[in-house]
Amino acid sequence: MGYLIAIAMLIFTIMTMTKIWRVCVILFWRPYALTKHFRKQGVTGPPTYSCVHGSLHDIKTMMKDARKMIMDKHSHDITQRVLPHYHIWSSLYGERFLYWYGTQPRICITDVELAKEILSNKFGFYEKPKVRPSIITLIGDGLVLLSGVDWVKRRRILNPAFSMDKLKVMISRMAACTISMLDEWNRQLAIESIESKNKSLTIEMTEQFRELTSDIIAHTSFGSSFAHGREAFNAQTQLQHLIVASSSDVFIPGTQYFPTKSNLEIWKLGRKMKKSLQRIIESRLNSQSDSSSYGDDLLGIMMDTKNDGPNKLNMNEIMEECKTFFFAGHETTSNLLVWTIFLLSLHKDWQEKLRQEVMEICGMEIPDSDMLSKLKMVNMVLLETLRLYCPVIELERMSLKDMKLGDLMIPRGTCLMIPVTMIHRSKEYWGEDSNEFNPMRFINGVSKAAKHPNALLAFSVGPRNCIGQNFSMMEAKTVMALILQRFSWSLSPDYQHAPVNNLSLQPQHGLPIIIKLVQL
Ligand code: HEM
Repeated sequence: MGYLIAIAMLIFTIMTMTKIWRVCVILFWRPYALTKHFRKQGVTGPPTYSCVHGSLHDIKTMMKDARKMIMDKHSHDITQRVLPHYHIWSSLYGERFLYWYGTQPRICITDVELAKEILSNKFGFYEKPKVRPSIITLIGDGLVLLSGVDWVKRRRILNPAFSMDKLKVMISRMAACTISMLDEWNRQLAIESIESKNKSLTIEMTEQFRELTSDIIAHTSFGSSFAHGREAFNAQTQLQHLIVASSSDVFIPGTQYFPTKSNLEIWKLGRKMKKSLQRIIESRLNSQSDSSSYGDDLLGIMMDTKNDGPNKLNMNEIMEECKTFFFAGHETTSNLLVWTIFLLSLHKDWQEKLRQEVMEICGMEIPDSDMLSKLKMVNMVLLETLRLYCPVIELERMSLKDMKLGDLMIPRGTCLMIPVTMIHRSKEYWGEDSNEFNPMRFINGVSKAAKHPNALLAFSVGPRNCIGQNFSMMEAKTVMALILQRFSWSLSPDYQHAPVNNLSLQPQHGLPIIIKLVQL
């Protein structure tokens, strides 16, 4: 008996010592060894590594200071505000530098060819890093977060849902949602003109577009069940606010199970989201007659795959994808619209050019897919907006094994950070006017706009590029065409230029815009 106890004690001691050793490696040895490894290759970085936090204290301080800054509204050089640590560290240590996000080593990569190599790796040697459990509750365990064969299988199932044929059908839904928003603008404008003889109206665009794009994704995802969809998405939006607030705090694995105030709130919202989505899917299952399909909205298309043998998505997988699509698809497009309106309020000549184009091609009709494809200048302005105010400010991958990247040896477990905001204004790729609004650079298409064909990384490149890019461009063109037909606008004097990254790039103090009816 005593013998057995001794063995158990020995095993316990060895296991504890191993754990302690691993913690010591992560906290002390790895930072020391990797810093040395990269220094030998000419890559340095901020020297203030603190145990557990890494460079997080510095990042937090820089972010806090940057958030207080109000920029000149004509300046599009926003890196110093949205990625202040990259801005400062790249000027001190060069464009490639090493920093520590807690215990995670991160290398900043601004070379587009290397970025392409990382993002296009066919063997999956650069994966998306694991995220905190709260992020999974928020985004859903769907296409954005899956990896390996699970991702391959899911992407294959979902690609057809985003084919042009399927998307074309959605334009009328997108237009109906937009017209309902514009009717409300018209109504308010009429009240304003009666009450104060004012022919203009100030509108806070950030809220308007957030509601519009969530309305559009609810309609295109859930068709007639959109109201329940909205319920789920409201819970998701609340969850997002909670998570953004704690995003630069250190996360200690295991703490997600503690019944803290914030965890209780996260669990509650997570349950709410799940229940609403479950109700929608069940009612769709019950309403299907034997022969028909589940419908031509995103939910219907995903549910139809259930009939296709190996392409089966179960209820839970469909639910997680619904969360993913809403999260990935609504705020990004909303912010694309916000920044397009902003840029066109500064560049009235372009606003007028686009209006003329829309009137020539669509008149006052609701645009269809043919008309949308002819809106060349609208497209160029949207691309220039995606360049200057890209909703996704950086991309991230982790090396799963020791890799050679250009002239760099990257040890396993290193995170590679691709600061899209910086690359999009690099003079090397975009020329001397890289910080200017110049949609003409896209006249010959995206691949010819810069010195490197992949310098525009708004939708990323490679196999994990944005599955919703055609959806969002179609949506943005539809919304912009309908607005341009009816309204002209200018920037309110109350606007404060303060782009901020809250999981996607948005104006920190909103976007107040003065609208007027277009005089035809
Ligand atoms: C202006 C609008 C949008 C922008 C700028 C944008 C940007 C991006 C980027 C940069 C990625 C790659 C992320 C990475 O590799 O780490 C991505 C992936 C993704 N996007 Fe979008 N997106 C937009 C709209 C949409 C829409 C409308 C949807 C869905 C309706 C959507 C769904 C997704 C999904 C599911 C992924 C993951 C794809 C995969 O990993 O296979 N996005 N998006």
